[in-house]
Parts: sequence; C-alpha cells; structure tokens
Amino acid sequence: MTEAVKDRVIRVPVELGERSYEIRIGHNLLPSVGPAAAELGARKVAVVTDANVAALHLDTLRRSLAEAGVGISEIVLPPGEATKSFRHLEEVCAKLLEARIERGDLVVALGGGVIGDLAGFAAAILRRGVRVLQVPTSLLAQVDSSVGGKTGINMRAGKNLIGAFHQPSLVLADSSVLDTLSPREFRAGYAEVVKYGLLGDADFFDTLERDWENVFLGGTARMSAIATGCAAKAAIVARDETETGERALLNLGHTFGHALEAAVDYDGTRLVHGEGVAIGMAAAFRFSAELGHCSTGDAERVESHLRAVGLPTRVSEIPGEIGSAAHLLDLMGQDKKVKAGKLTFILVRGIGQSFIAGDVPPESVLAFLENWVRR
Ligand SMILES: NC(=O)c1ccc[n+]([C@@H]2O[C@H](COP(=O)([O-])OP(=O)(O)OC[C@H]3O[C@@H](n4cnc5c(N)ncnc54)[C@H](O)[C@@H]3O)[C@@H](O)[C@H]2O)c1
Ligand SMILES: O=C(O)C(=O)C[C@@H](O)[C@H](O)[C@H](O)COP(=O)(O)O
Ligand SMILES: [Zn+2]
Repeated sequence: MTEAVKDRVIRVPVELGERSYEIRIGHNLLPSVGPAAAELGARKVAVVTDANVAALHLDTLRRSLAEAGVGISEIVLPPGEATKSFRHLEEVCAKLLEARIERGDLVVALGGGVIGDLAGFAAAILRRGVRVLQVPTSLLAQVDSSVGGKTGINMRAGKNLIGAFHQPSLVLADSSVLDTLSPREFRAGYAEVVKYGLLGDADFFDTLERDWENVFLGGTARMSAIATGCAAKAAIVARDETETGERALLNLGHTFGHALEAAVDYDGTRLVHGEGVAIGMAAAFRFSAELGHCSTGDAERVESHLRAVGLPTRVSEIPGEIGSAAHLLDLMGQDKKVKAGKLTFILVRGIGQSFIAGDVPPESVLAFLENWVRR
C-alpha cells in the first residue's frame, strides 16, 4: 500500500443541523479514538464491543484512550445477531449505569452493525440520551449501519422492531481493521455496498462490476467504495432523517431479507444480514421484472454480480427449512414500512432506479413468494 493511501482520511459530512457530524474513513484510525473522545469533551467512555473484536482491536483503543487521558470502562458481549436482544440491552444499560456514564460522557460502539445498533440504542435511552461515537469494524458497519442514526434490537416478530433514531456524534471508520474480518462477513457487507449502486447510482454499480476484486483486496478501491456508500447514505439521511419518504429506498431488498432473518430466528450460522439483503435485492429485481417495471436482463445482471462475489441470491441456498410463503408474508406484515396494513416494497425500474411502491396487490406478492421459496 502506498504512503498516500496510508495517510489519506476521507471526510464525509452528515448535514443534520444541530445533530450534524462527520464520518472519517482512513487507515489506522483506531489510535485517533482517544483524541476524538477528548475533543468531544468526554471525561470517560464506555466501550461496548463483542468478544471477537475485543480480542483483535480493543487493546489499541485502550492505549489511545489512556494516552488522551480519557477514562474507560469495557462491556464485552457475545458476537452475533442474537445479541441484538432485550436481554443484552438490559445488560448493557445496567453496566453503563454501574460505570456511572453521565450525559457528558460517551458510549463508544466498537464493532459491527450488531454492536453499533445495540450500543447506539442503549445510548439513546440511557438517562434519556447519551452521546455515541461509532467505531465500525465490519465492512457492513463502515458503509451503512454506523451512519444515519437507526439503532435498535430484534424481536421474534421481526428485525429492529424496538429502537430509536439516535445520531452518533462522530463516525471513525478504520478501513485497516477490515483485514481481520472473515471472508464471509466481508462478502455480506459488500451486499450493502452494491445496494447503493442498485438503488440510485448505476455508474457505481458498473464500477463495482469491473473493480470488485480490488474492493475485496483493500487499498484505495475499498476506501473509495466505502466513501461512495457513506456519501449516498448521508445525502438521503440529510433529506429524510426519520424515514418519512425517500430514506425507505435504503431498504432495498430488506422486506424480503428481514423476513428471512426472522424465519431462521437470527441464526447467523444459516444467514447473516448482508446475505439476507443479497437474496432480498435479487428478489426485488425479479419481482420488479415480473410486475413489468424492469427488464429481466437487469435482474439477471444483478444476480450474476452477486453470485460472482460469492453471495447467495436464492432462498434454497439457506441451509435448513425456511418455511412457507404464507409464513414469510406474515413476517413481512411486521415491516416498519407497512402503511394502513399494506406492505410497501422498494422496487426498481432498472439498475440505479429504485422507487417506493405502496400499491402492490397482495395476491401478486403471495404468487411471487410461492415461487421464490422454491427457487
Ligand atoms: N442501523 C443501520 O442503519 C443498519 C444498517 C445495516 C445493517 N444494520 C444491522 O447491522 C447488523 C449486521 O452488522 P454486521 O454485518 O456488521 O454484523 P456483526 O456485528 O454481527 O459483525 C459480523 C461478525 O464479524 C465480527 N467482526 C466485526 N468486525 C470485525 C473485525 N474487524 N475483525 C474480525 N471480526 C470482526 C463480529 O464479531 C461478528 O462475528 C444487523 O443487525 C443489521 O440489522 C443496521
Ligand atoms: O439506514 C437505513 O434507513 C436503512 O434502511 C439501512 C439498512 O441497511 C439497515 O439494515 C436498517 O437497519 C434497516 O432498517 P429497518 O428500519 O428496516 O429496520
Ligand atoms: Zn441493511
């Protein structure tokens, strides 16, 4: 890697008035967590992380905070989607109170999207709101979940059904920590990278088709893919922070994907979020083609790219039984985009041309799902 790449920090602003903040993307940013916490005026921080990330990266954070003279308490949780639960939310809140984290202090979410969502939610409700510094360590968290302020936990009935909007004060995305991520988790995060191309930026999708191997390798291609995704998300969030309209486009593939995640009871050995999103985006394109909104050629192109990087695109690739179409439809009924009892889908007119559809006939949905679960 060249010196220029090593030293480069890309800054993406998220413009939200008094809740504005910056996303910093660069190599070796973990040592800047201490100075950043001190600049934010925190006397002490509580670092929430999971056991995998703690073993690899917590020490760097400890040193950085100690050098900056910021006190630290540590909350280490089990890795995996099942941790985004009431049980662990209660545990985190109890430990934050035990550590006497005050409103002027900071919660530092060091980990993937599970930790970011859970720690962010705990910060949102602790003493009615404590600031959170997001330090995302998975590709998915760097390009998506650490940005935009959606926090929460899962319920049996569905994903992220209990939560709050709570924007971070800063996002520090150290792209070098992605070198320790497993290939499966890197691929899963890549699904959310592709999402930005598919939902609104056909040129970005073209670039990814050509250059995905370099994104997987690291260096400039990876950093700039993360920055492109963050800039797209920041722009949408700045216009529609609480998803009253266009923010729903960021949900491309998620109505399908979230139902699958709930159907496997958040068992990451069978399906992780990014894989559900990959299968869900392939479904959104197929469904759009069946409804006559987009060409079958585009749907095939999307599937073929997802498959080229090793992502699943079909329900049959999930190990074990997934249940009936009717069961998945029932799970979709808990989606947060449901309005007056009716499902809303994010559909497409082509690559980079997504739109919000609140008027899809329920019989078309069921007919599509009947075939989909068998594919
Ligand atoms: N809030 C949002 O806007 C938003 C957006 C997208 C996804 N999400 C949520 O994010 C979650 C998925 O996030 P995820 O894919 O990061 O999952 P995750 O947090 O479970 O992390 C994936 C795995 O990678 C490990 N890991 C993380 N960083 C690592 C590193 N640098 N080195 C080695 N291992 C590392 C973790 O321990 C875990 O086992 C889901 O719950 C999803 O709903 C939220
Ligand atoms: O930030 C958003 O808005 C998103 O929809 C991003 C998604 O990738 C993410 O998975 C989000 O958590 C889904 O939100 P939900 O409201 O459908 O739970
Ligand atoms: Zn997602």
